[in-house]
Amino acid sequence: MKSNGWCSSHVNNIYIRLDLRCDYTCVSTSVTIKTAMTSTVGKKATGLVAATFTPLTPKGEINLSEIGPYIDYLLEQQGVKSIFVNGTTGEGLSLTVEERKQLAEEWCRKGKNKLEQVIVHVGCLSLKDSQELAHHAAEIGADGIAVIAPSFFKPATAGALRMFLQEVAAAAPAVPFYYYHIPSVTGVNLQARDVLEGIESQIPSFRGLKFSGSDLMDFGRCVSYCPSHWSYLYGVDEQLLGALAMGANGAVGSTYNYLGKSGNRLLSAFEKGDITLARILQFQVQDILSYAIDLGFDLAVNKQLMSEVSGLALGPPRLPLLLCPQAKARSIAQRLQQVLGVK
Ligand SMILES: CC(=O)N[C@H](C=O)[C@@H](O)[C@H](O)[C@H](O)CO
Ligand SMILES: CC(=O)C(=O)O
Repeated sequence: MKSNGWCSSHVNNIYIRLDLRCDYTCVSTSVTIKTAMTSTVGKKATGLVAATFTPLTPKGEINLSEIGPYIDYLLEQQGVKSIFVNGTTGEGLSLTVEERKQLAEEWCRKGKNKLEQVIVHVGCLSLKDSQELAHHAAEIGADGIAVIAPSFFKPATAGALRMFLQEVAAAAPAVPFYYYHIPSVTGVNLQARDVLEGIESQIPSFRGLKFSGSDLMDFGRCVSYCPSHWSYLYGVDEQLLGALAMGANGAVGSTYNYLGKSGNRLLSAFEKGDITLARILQFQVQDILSYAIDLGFDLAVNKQLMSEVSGLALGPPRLPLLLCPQAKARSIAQRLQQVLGVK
């Protein structure tokens, strides 16, 4: 059997070899365990998940009063039923632990009985802060928690990252846990597949992965390794179709805030096998984003674009991000409306 002792040791090569051999001999045992755990920790995350922006006041304080209307907008105007809060798009790493708690609480409170899933990102540079946020997410009834790799002192190996994730997950053992892979932002260029190796024996609440990388071979290797009760959520919105072909069962991203409807159409076209339509919808997203990229596209622009499209008052980003000129966001919003054929 896999044992925690081996997983947390530094002799990863030896561990992996033993692990593979053990998997052949213990198949029936591990199937039983997985089935039992599926029923105890949460429902599976699928479909479209919007990575929410964090509403701030014009002075840069968190603006909780905009959260209720934001959730209604996603549900009613975009058909998006699940959210991922305090992540990259939510500027989670630019917020204090206290602010993140207040935000998570308000998203959960206002989303209750309305949203299918509220997943709270609890990754921090400090393990202790992450544990505190994980524990808090459990207390407020979050449907899942996710953690990115720490990016200042970076984990040297996949095993080191797994140990970090394990310690965070242990602070909220009854909450479905997701690893959030986003190497372009963290600079932690480990293969996600290596991070997943034997992870369920270290993190019994492990339920899947949010993969925001463009390496579809790594993603495919994750999908082929993962048991079916995990979620494989893809996070590079402009190439979701490629990831669906590779086995993604959902998507988490910033653009689903304002392109939720077309994201949902893409998912159902793919499900029905209408690849021609799925491709048209994907190319529309690519057109809108490449137009934005040509003008200079970053999170600040993205946030302003959402305010422009939705009419919500999301406020400025927090420094070091700089407020985007309104004309730029307006021009992207117009392109979006043209491409989607919205009047
Ligand atoms: C780097 C980044 O923020 N990635 C997001 C999700 O992880 C995506 O949703 C992108 O914002 C989106 O694909 C647009 O490039
Ligand atoms: C895109 C995403 O999932 C995030 O902003 O964290």
